[in-house]
Amino acid sequence: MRADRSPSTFDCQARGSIALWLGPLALAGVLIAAGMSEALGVPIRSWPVWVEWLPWVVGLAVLGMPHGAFDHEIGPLLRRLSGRDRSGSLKAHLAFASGYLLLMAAVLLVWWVAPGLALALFLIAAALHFGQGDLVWSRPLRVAGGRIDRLAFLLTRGCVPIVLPVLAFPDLFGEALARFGGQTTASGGPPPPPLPQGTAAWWTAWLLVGGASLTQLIRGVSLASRRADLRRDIAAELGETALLWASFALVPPILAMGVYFHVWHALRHVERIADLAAPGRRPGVLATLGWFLKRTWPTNTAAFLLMGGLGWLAWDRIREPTDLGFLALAFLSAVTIPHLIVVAAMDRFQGVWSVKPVGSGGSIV
Ligand SMILES: CC1=C(/C=C/C(C)=C/C=C/C(C)=C/C=O)C(C)(C)CCC1
Ligand SMILES: [Fe+2]
Repeated sequence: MRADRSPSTFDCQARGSIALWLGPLALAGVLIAAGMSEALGVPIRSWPVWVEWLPWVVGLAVLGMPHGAFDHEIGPLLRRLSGRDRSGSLKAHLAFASGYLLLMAAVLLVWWVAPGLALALFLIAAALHFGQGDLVWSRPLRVAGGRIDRLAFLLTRGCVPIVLPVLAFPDLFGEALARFGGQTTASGGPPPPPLPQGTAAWWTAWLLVGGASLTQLIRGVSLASRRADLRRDIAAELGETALLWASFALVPPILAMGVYFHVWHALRHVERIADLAAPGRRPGVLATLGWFLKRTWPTNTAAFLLMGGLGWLAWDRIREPTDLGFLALAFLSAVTIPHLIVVAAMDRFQGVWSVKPVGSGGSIV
């Protein structure tokens, strides 16, 4: 795919990079494996639970956690790119770290006292964050999209991986809630799903995910009919959205999310940072990842130590190995809030939301 070399600061030039294709390829692979398994008479819902957690076990230390472990360097990087002092003072670093840790502590406190509220907040934050992670890569939106196009794109790319599994696999999220809350399901029967079928909240969720997707589809097709030069990119983006729909409606969410979060979301973020820190550099996915891991290993290690501390605090709530997985998710939710804010600062710097005036190839909505 062609890179756009416009002087815009919204300038992720690596649209053609293989890193952007690995996520869709991995999800397509899981979808094909799931289809074959069903065809052979082995329902995917009967797959052993370790298969579902495997991408988390393999990916968390080398992709999932490190992608956020660069957050403290984003400020200095953006300052350097805008020609200001690069390093930032020790005071600024300490203020950043305290703010980050305080936000994390606040989220964990909410998990402790009100798991239902914490799960809702986590899912909303994750949806916004997944959406923003994809939005920056959209060349059609950069050159010709209005604010509504961007919003529809962000909501679609965010809500499909989050809202769709809550609707398609309600029992799992009831169970997740029970695990986060540390209750046993045996004592009070099966836990209720967070969004019971047919309620107003359930319909609103469908409306959100369906409405956003339809808007992306209709506006994408209409833009493609006007702009032949964007047709290929728009088709690729709609294809990606369709793949997300299929994956998150059909594949068990822990597995689908494990593959998506690491190979799609985190890898794109690593690529975005590599692009910003060293534009024009194309050393390949593994070399980029190696560079990134070398830069982030101290904060990555610190994050795992903190997570270990959380496990120690919550030890009496851990009953089986998968509870550790849910604990890791609670920890992830705590880092998601400050991480979302850091990425919003990157979005602002790169002009992700700034719409080109009509006449320069853009449209204002
Ligand atoms: C709660 C929950 C899930 C959601 C996980 C999410 C939403 C992770 C998001 C991580 C982010 C946004 C990290 C920061 O970049 C699963 C695994 C689907 C199923 C079990 C319960
Ligand atoms: Fe992220």
